[in-house]
Formats: sequence, structure tokens, C-alpha cells
Amino acid sequence: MKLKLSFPSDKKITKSVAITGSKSETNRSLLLRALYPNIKIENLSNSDDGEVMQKGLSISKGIVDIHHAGTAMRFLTAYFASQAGKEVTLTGSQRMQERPIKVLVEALQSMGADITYIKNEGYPPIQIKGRALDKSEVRLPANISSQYISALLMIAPSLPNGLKLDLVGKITSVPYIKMTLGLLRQIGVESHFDGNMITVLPKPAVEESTLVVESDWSSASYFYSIAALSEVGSQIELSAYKENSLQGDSVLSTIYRDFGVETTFEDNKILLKKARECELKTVAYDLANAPDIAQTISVTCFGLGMGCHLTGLHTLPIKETDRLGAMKTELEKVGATVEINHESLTLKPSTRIVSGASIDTYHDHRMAMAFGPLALKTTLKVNDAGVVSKSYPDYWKDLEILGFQVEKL
Ligand SMILES: O=C(O)C1=C[C@@H](OP(=O)(O)O)[C@@H](O)[C@H](O)C1
Ligand SMILES: C=C(OP(=O)(O)O)C(=O)O
Repeated sequence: MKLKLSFPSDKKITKSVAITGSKSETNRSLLLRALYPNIKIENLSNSDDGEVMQKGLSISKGIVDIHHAGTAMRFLTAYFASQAGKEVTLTGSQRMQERPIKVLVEALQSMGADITYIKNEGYPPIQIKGRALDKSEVRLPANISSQYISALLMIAPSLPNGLKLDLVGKITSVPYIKMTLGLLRQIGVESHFDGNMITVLPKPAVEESTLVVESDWSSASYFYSIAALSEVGSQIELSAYKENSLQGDSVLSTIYRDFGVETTFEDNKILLKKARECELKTVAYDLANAPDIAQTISVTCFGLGMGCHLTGLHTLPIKETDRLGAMKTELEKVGATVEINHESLTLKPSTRIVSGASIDTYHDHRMAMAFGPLALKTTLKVNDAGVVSKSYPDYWKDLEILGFQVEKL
């Protein structure tokens, strides 16, 4: 599906949108419910990634295809490895077969798991024969993906002696690890995170409890971008959010102040207000703790004519696509000057915006969603726009609510 985006109406926006549940919290909650069936979940994400996770958990034998869902791939690897009697082949899209899993597989193998590679060593597809894991200590590199760590942490309380993780190197995407520990705490599992060591105590059964998934903060980032690119006085209300979020991307409420957007927390809603014009020429952020909002911020800066220097982006080349390369190519189509290296993106300030560009999305929902808000400044086309369903199937509908014109070509 190819879409043409524009914004014909008044650029002073006053609208409300309800956003689906966090995909990260959803996929964790689903895994915890599979381990502890008396957990209930509210506000599950309606995303493709949430659906493949649910479906994967319902299978005990045969092929589990998780398409593009990185968290589902990593979380299910740990889950199936620890489930005696279950035997599956875990596979995914072509891109998933290029996303590394060796660190997690080796950690699980050192705990006694039976996992073999079907095609290329270090990458899905993998064959898993579940068995009772008998080791309670494991050492693994922490600088490639936090998803490997979260996967181990979630199965940890179901192991007879819990689990002690010794993390080697600089820990990346730390808020996602804390989110996992936070959800474990909510179901009564005790853990300690000191320096590079995490200990999770065993918990054979949990009390009946309900996990309420907060709406997705990464999805909220596109509305922060819209607010930043709209006229002063615009107000966008988003639900359902809370001030003490488990999601690290809630740092948006601080970052977007730099772009003139103020956030107010009211009951279960956030109100984003374009309070003033942005006066900065350039900004710099280390996004090692919030890698999923790098694309959003780059497009916001470009739309405002600002420069940015974003660092801590070493995980971007192994996500749904090589996001650094993809951002450089697509931002340059709309007139930007961008430099990248293995962990950073630098955008030069410029006020020239090329209209009518066709943005490629590289099977990456965030490429499509990050460029959407730019329609407030110019007309653009988005190729393969259905990719948004990976985390936010209603994205284009919600943009229409805000006054965007979204035409199918
Ligand atoms: O644990 C999670 O839910 C996630 C962790 C992050 O991945 P990395 O730890 O690989 O950076 C993030 O980019 C991804 O969208 C979701
Ligand atoms: C990186 C992402 O997802 P995953 O790793 O779960 O595929 C994302 O949603 O930006």
C-alpha cells in the first residue's frame, strides 16, 4: 500500500487519540502469563508483534513463525528452551534471519538448553527441544541487545534456583531491562540489579494478579513530533499513559521540551501542548536508553529546520532494517544533509524541504511512522505503508483524526 500524505487544514491541532498498549509490555506480560496462568492482562497491544507472540505461545510442537518481531523471537527462544516436552522450530522473516541471536542461544546452552541452528550459525531459524534447565548462573555480553537479557530474566523465576546474570560490557537499552524487572516485581518476583549483576529469586507460583499494559510510548513519539511541527497553541491528548512509566521512551516528555512541546499528565492521559516556537538551532542526545525514538527525533529536527547529533545508536543497524543507513537515504530524499557512523547520526540545520518525495520503509514500521508527521510541512508519499501494523495498526487512521489527508495511491 502506497500512501500520499498532506495536511490541508489549519495547523493548529486540538484532538484526542487513544493509543494501543505497549508492544514491549504486552510481549512480556504474555510470556509471564504463559509461565504463571493466573495472571490476567488488560490493554494488550493490537499489534502484529503482540499477535505473533500470542500465537507462538499457543504452540507446543512444530514451526513457530514470528515474522518481523524481534522481542517475540528472543523471548520465545528462552521460553521454549526452558519448557520440557515442547519442541519447536523458531523462524521469522528474511530480515529476522539476519538479526543475531547467538548471545542468547549460547547463554541458554550454557544453562543446559538444547538449541541448534538450522541455516546460519548465530541466526534464526533455530530448533529448540525444551528441557528443565539446571544452571542458575550465566554470563553474557550486554552491549548488543537488551532483549537477550530480558528473555532470560523472564524465565528466571520459573527455574528451581532462580538466576544470576553476569553482564559483560556496557549494558545497552537499560530501561527495557528495568521494565522487565518492574513487571516481575508486579507479580511478586524479587530481583536485585547491582552494577553488572542481576539476581532473580525463584518463584514457583504467583498470586492471582492483573497486569495493566500502559499505552505505547514509542507510538506516542510520532504525536510529539506532530505537536512540535504544528502551530503554537496546538494540543494533542493521548491515552492511556501514566507519569511513572515502565517505558524508557517516556523520556520524550523531557526531550520534546527542547522543541517547544510541554507535557501535562492528567488522570490516565497526557496532554502535549505546543507552547512556544523552538529557538534552538541544533540539539544533541545520547539515545542508548531509547533507541526506538531516534528516527522520530531526526525527522522532527529536519521538519523544524534544526540540526541534531544523535549518539548511542549502535543497536540501530540490527533492528528491522539498518536504521542508520535507511534514515540517511530517506532524509536526503527530502533535502537533508546527514552523516552517519556505526553509532551516530548527524543532521545539518537546513530549511529546504523537497516536496513529493517517495519514502521507502524497508519493512520497518518506524521508518513509515517517523516520516508521517513531516506532512505538516510538505506533501510526501510513503511506500509499503502497511508496515505500521508491526506495532501500531491504526496509525494512519489516527493521523486522519488529527487532520492529515491520507490518500491511497
Ligand atoms: O525489550 C524490548 O521490548 C525492546 C528492547 C529494545 O531492543 P534492544 O535492546 O535490542 O535495543 C527496543 O529497541 C525494542 O523495540 C524493544
Ligand atoms: C526494534 C524494534 O522491535 P523488535 O526488536 O522487537 O523487532 C522496534 O519496535 O523498534
